[in-house]
Amino acid sequence: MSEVIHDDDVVTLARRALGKRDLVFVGLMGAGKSAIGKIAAQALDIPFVDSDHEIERVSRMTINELFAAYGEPEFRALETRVIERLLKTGPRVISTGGGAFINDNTRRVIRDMGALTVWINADLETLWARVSKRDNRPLLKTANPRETLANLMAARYPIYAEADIEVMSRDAKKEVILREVLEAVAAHAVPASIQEADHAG
Ligand SMILES: Nc1ncnc2c1ncn2[C@@H]1O[C@H](COP(=O)(O)OP(=O)(O)OP(=O)(O)O)[C@@H](O)[C@H]1O
Ligand SMILES: O=C(O)C1=C[C@@H](O)[C@@H](O)[C@H](O)C1
Ligand SMILES: [Mg+2]
Repeated sequence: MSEVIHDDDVVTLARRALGKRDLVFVGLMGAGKSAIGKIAAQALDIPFVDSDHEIERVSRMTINELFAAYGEPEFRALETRVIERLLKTGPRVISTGGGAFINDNTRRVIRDMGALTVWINADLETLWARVSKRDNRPLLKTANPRETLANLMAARYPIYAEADIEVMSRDAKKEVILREVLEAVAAHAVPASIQEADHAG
């Protein structure tokens, strides 16, 4: 999209293109799904929710505690249910946990509900610089977490790449990444068939 478009115009175009769809951020830990999702929701003026936070709220446990008490498969099942409920009660901007879109059931739910998906991509240096500051990611509690992150990139990037939109996170202001997201959303208008069905209903 042209650089001469004014910020307000990008927001208007993105809102119009999104229609009543949810905007769902996917990507690896530390990519910036929560950070960018939150400011995208503010810009679009629709509610924001982070699925990790919602899971912690309903379970009254931290992600670390859930993994330790019930294991990853139970966490994934809960994650699917929580995301499905959020999608049924939207529209919203939803920032998902790093593994959500990788899970076949969750990915199917996100697709079937017609959400527009954004992969926040990032290289290993960027991710590592961000995630190494905190120890709230159970999958990185390994002997060599940097290598684990690299392995997750190799396994998951082909699946994140199925998202409708890809934006590269990097050492740039969040507002710069946001603008790229909004421009990409503006270019992904709701298919006419869905718009018509919406008006008919
Ligand atoms: N463009 C950016 N520039 C600088 N810092 C950023 C940028 N995007 C995100 N961050 C910072 O990087 C850290 C990780 O971002 P965030 O929590 O949004 O990642 P996430 O993708 O939601 O990760 P997780 O899957 O673990 O929830 C945060 O401290 C956030 O403020
Ligand atoms: O990448 C992952 O599989 C995860 C990412 C986090 O957002 C949390 O959902 C949890 O730590 C698992
Ligand atoms: Mg997050």
